[in-house]
This record gives sequence, structure tokens and C-alpha cells, in this order.
Amino acid sequence: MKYLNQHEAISVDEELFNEYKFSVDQLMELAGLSCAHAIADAYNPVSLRTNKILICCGPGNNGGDGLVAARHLSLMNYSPYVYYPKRTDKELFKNLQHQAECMGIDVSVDCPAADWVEAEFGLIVDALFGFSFKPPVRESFKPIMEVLQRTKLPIVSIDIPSGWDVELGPQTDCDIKPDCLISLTAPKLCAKHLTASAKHYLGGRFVPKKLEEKYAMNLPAYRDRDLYVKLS
Ligand SMILES: NC(=O)C1=CN([C@@H]2O[C@H](COP(=O)(O)OP(=O)(O)OC[C@H]3O[C@@H](n4cnc5c(N)ncnc54)[C@H](O)[C@@H]3O)[C@@H](O)[C@H]2O)[C@@H](O)CC1
Ligand SMILES: [K+]
Repeated sequence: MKYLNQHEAISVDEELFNEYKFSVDQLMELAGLSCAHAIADAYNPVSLRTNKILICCGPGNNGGDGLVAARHLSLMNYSPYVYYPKRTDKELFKNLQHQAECMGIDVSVDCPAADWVEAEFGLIVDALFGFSFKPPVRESFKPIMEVLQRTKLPIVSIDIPSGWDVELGPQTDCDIKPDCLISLTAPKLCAKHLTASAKHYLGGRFVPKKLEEKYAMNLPAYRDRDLYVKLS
């Protein structure tokens, strides 16, 4: 299986939208749903200290995946709480937030305190930054990155461990250690820097064969109707 560089990840994304005419809403729903399924596979709610999950959502599409995953997880015996500090005026994101709130999910702009996070939650989902991220992390996101770096709770990162360089992996000023990474579409080069014990899933089962071949992705086979593949 190939690990994409940042330029390839962005090109694949553009082709899905421009050549294949998928809409962002379509792919985000499938990506977020696959994340929820992978999380349910890796962390059975009864195996966690509590079924409460903190979902940290960033300003871009990675954050959108987190909002979608929150909604699906709430239908799967988890109790998500969303931290979503930097919002956009885009209709899609307003609707995703509205849908989550209508399902009883709290969506907050206030950075959760580290002690409260440790006491309240069983798992953290990191949907802050995806493949468009360029280090270093800007000032306004430093407090939440501190929480993620200091926590003892397992972190599930969506697509990219936030703060990591998409190709080079952990950065000296930002070195979160996810317990699980869910790569979307195809893994990016930073996934080679996961610790040996980390779980790694592939989700986003929507890549047309022709596009997979063009980028020589050599994706692993998905099983039956599964929305994810467990890579390690
Ligand atoms: N291509 C695909 O196949 C799909 C991608 N999706 C998701 O979309 C993600 C990519 O989304 P985007 O391109 O919107 O970008 P990201 O979500 O990676 O992040 C971009 C946002 O982060 C901000 N940002 C960048 N560097 C920063 C820094 N150093 N400090 C603070 N903020 C910073 C930018 O201003 C922008 O608002 C993927 O990783 C994946 O999670 C899915 O939603 C759908 C399918
Ligand atoms: K992320």
C-alpha cells in the first residue's frame, strides 16, 4: 500500500470533486461514518471507563468529519461532546452543527480544561487538522493541543495526528501520540511514524478503481460490507 505525500493527498481530493463530481457533503458523510464504525470496532463502549467521548473539531473539512462522526457515534451507544471553536459561515458546517445539537450533543467553543477532560471522558477524537495542515500550530489552537499532549486518555486521530507534519510526522513543539489513526482514502506519509502499538484503520470507502490505479494506491481489500479496514 502506498503512503501519499501532501501534494498527492490534495490532488486526489481535487479529482474526486472536479473530475468525479462528488460533493463535499457526500464524501464527508461517508468519511465520518467510516470513522464512527472504526471507533466502535476499536473501543467497545463497555470496555471504556465511560462512554463519553470528547470530539475536538478544527476549522476545515477534518473538523467536518468529526461533526459527522459525533452524530453517528451518538446513535451507537456513545455520548459525544464536541469542542468546535473556529466556525465558518458555510452552510454545510452550520447544518452539521445544527444536526448534532438537535440530537442532544453539546457543541462548545470553550476549550475544555485538562483536569475536567481526564475526569469526564473515556476517549478523545482528534478531528482538528487533516492533510492541509502546515506546522506550526497557530496560537489559538495551542491550549487544546496542550490538553491532547498531556492526556492519559486514548486519542483517535482522524486522517492525520493533529500538529504532525503530513509527511514528516511528529514535531518538536507538537507531539501528540494517538492510540489509533483512521486514515481516510489512503494513508499519508506521517502514518509511518505511529508507535508500534498504535492501531491503524483505513476508512473512506469511496475511491473509484480508476483513481486508485492512477495514483498507484494499492489499497487493501475491504471485507464484505465493512466501511473500514484494520491495518494494524
Ligand atoms: N479527500 C478526501 O478524500 C476527503 C477528505 N476529507 C477530510 O478533509 C480533510 C482535509 O480538509 P481541508 O483541506 O479542509 O483541511 P484541514 O481540515 O486539514 O485543515 C484546514 C484548516 O486548518 C487551518 N490550518 C492549517 N494550518 C494550520 C495551523 N498551522 N494552525 C492552525 N490552523 C491551521 C486552515 O486555516 C484551515 O481552516 C482531510 O484530512 C479529511 O479529514 C473528508 O471530509 C472527505 C473526503
Ligand atoms: K486530525
